[in-house]
Amino acid sequence: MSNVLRAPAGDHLRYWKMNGLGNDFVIADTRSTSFRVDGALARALSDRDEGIGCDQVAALEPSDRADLFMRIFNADGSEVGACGNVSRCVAVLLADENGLEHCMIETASGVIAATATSTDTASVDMGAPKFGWIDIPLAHPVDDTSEVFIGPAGAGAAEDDVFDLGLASVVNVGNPHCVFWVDDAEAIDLARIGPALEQHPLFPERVNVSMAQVNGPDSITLRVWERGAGLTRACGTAACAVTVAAARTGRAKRHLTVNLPGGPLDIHWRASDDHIIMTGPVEWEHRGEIDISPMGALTGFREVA
Ligand SMILES: N[C@H](CCC[C@H](N)C(=O)O)C(=O)O
Repeated sequence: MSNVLRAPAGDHLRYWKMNGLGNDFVIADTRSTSFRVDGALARALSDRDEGIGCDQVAALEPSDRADLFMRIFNADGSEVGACGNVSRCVAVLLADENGLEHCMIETASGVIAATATSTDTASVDMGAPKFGWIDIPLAHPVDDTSEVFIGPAGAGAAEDDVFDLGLASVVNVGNPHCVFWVDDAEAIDLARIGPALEQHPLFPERVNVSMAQVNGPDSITLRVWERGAGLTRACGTAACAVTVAAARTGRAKRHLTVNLPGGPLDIHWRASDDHIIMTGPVEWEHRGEIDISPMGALTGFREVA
């Protein structure tokens, strides 16, 4: 996608830097311009040395189906369909902007409803999970996606550890997730085996990888290697995926607290409509401006008061 003819009129965009439990975001506002963020710009913005630095970039665009369209990019520039933590940030941002606590956010995976319950907390209805192998997606048919053997990845030494992890549960909650059930989530060297699992040939669109330690019927400790972003302090969609997978396999109840390195999320897989409701905090970090070249490249950025 070329931005050559669509550079913003003022050659800069406003942005907000926010996070959900330390999973941090640059939220770029392109609603009033014809400019569109692309993967290359998202990568540049995400770079913690040369750019603003973040796990994901969310570009706000106009929508004719919802209050806005939120285009989500991972730090590696890959565009994805869901991001729970940034959805809470955008809900609070919209409430601050228009005074309305409820909003609808369109994403590539569909329209989600969100409620800003205060200036720094929000609840998001992430919709219903999908379990079919085609919906995950997986590279070949699998009958029971709640217990999947993740075979050799051909990725060398790191894959040997995978076999000790046993069977995984896979689910799509707007993006693909693979959940391993472990006794001690912090004991797994996820930085070492995460890349091999993320790129495993069973997942044609790659996958987000979770190590889940069930503490009891309503508490899980979680560590996540995110597709396109690596280790993060929190992952809202992984918390949703783990809750669904634990309830589906009888390991925990449908409403529980998921404890991530950045803090806890309240996740409820509602029995009445199968929707997943995620509730948690939002942190404002700063506001700023991004300078864009006529070719759509990042040429500068600054915080503004
Ligand atoms: N941190 C995000 C997940 C981003 C998902 C992305 N890593 C993907 O490729 O699906 C969250 O809070 O849900």
